[in-house]
Amino acid sequence: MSLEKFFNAIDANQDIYVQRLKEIVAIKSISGEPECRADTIFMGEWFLAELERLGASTKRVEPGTQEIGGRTLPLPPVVLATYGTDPLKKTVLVYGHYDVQPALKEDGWTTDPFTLTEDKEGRLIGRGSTDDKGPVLGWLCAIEAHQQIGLELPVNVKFCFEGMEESGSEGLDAVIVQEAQAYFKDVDCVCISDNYWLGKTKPCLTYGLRGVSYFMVSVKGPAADLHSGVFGGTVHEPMTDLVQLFSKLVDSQGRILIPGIMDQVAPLTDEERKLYDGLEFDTADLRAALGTETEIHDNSIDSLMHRMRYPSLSIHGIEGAFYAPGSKTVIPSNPIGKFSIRSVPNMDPARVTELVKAFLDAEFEKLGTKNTLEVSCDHAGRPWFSSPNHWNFVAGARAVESVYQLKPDLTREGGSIPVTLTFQEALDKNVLLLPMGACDDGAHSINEKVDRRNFVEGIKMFGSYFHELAKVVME
Ligand SMILES: NCC(=O)N[C@@H](Cc1c[nH]cn1)C(=O)O
Ligand SMILES: [Zn+2]
Ligand SMILES: [Zn+2]
Repeated sequence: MSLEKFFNAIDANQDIYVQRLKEIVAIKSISGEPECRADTIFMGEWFLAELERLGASTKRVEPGTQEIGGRTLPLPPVVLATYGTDPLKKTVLVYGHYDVQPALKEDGWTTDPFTLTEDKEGRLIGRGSTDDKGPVLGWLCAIEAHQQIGLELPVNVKFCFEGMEESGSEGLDAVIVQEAQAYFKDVDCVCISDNYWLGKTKPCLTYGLRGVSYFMVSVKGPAADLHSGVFGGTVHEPMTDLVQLFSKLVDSQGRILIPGIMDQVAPLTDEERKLYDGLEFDTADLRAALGTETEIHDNSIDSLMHRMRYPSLSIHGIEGAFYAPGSKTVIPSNPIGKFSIRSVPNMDPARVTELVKAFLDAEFEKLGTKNTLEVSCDHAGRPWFSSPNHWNFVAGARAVESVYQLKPDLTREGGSIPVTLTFQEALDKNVLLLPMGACDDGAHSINEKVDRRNFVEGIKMFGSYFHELAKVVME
């Protein structure tokens, strides 16, 4: 059966979809900012209403509360929805997240981050455009287009959308485990669109993710921030201690310096090494995404391996430190440094935390400071790995081919979607990552965008995936 009519409907409606994306990008659903919690909850309610408008039966799950910045806040709702319950059809679970990373115009955005703006190259620029509001909305547009042309959806779809993914998916694991034999009982396979192609033109299917362990390093000194003219030279400065510690974590070639971390990494086999030769990626793709020529490795295979199969350590920021323009002469009393380690098979988060704490405690001891140190792991998610030979991947590959006339690359992703492993383990079903966006989309960065082409063709790909799933033999 040709999907031509379906594809045409999407082409014809694309401006409406873009307008809808504009509407939801404007909702500041930043899960990490307490003052945006009401907006984040509203974003969940928007999706509940949209799913109901499409005829899905919905369930709003309250995953509990969160302690943040000395406040207790309600967690945003987990949006569950069922579209179709035909026992003769397969059931696919689609997961996505409606929360976004923080964004400020002053960070260097060329346009307001919460006003979706299309430039002359067809880039739809705005926070969440590619991560993950565009893809989440895309699934719903694919269903709406079926309804408009009177084409029956050949599978049942269950949705699970969360509003805390960018903050460690707090509360979600418990919901999945609790609903595994209830709401999720009939699920045959899972699909997530929340990552990116390797390059700008060739789609991919993804079968691995790195895990992430996020650390807070608090150094406490004087009771309050001090004047550096009055107290400089007389007091142990917490910021100085913190900077010393941070200098010991990783070197400028990206090598993690914490003893024991690299020992856990699964060895590279010849078979795995060969897989990288088949991937369409070159340093130009990396440079395009970086916007500069500041890559560490001098060949694309090493760059790929360091994204996909080796751990990395990134320093993110310092809370409680002076960062504004100008030259304030303060001694911060309690800076909290933040860094994360992306983990890979066979790293274990508990062991990573143990090694990090022991190392930082020992290094702090060496500083001879009277300040105090507290290291905590804010959240940790394990790496995920799946079988790309599963029928779910076969359907994904056929969907890509039907839209792009290209065989997708099979990739592992450097980012983390901790819930992927929870779905795989709690439901015992295959999970496919089917990205909509390209390598240069700039998720988490300034000027995040999704190309109009990727958005529109991505909606077609999602619809086509439903049809390929219906056809593929479950083995
Ligand atoms: N698109 C997936 C994504 O961006 N995931 C985040 C998850 C995360 C974990 N801690 C904070 N965010 C990622 O950074 O990989
Ligand atoms: Zn995401
Ligand atoms: Zn993200």
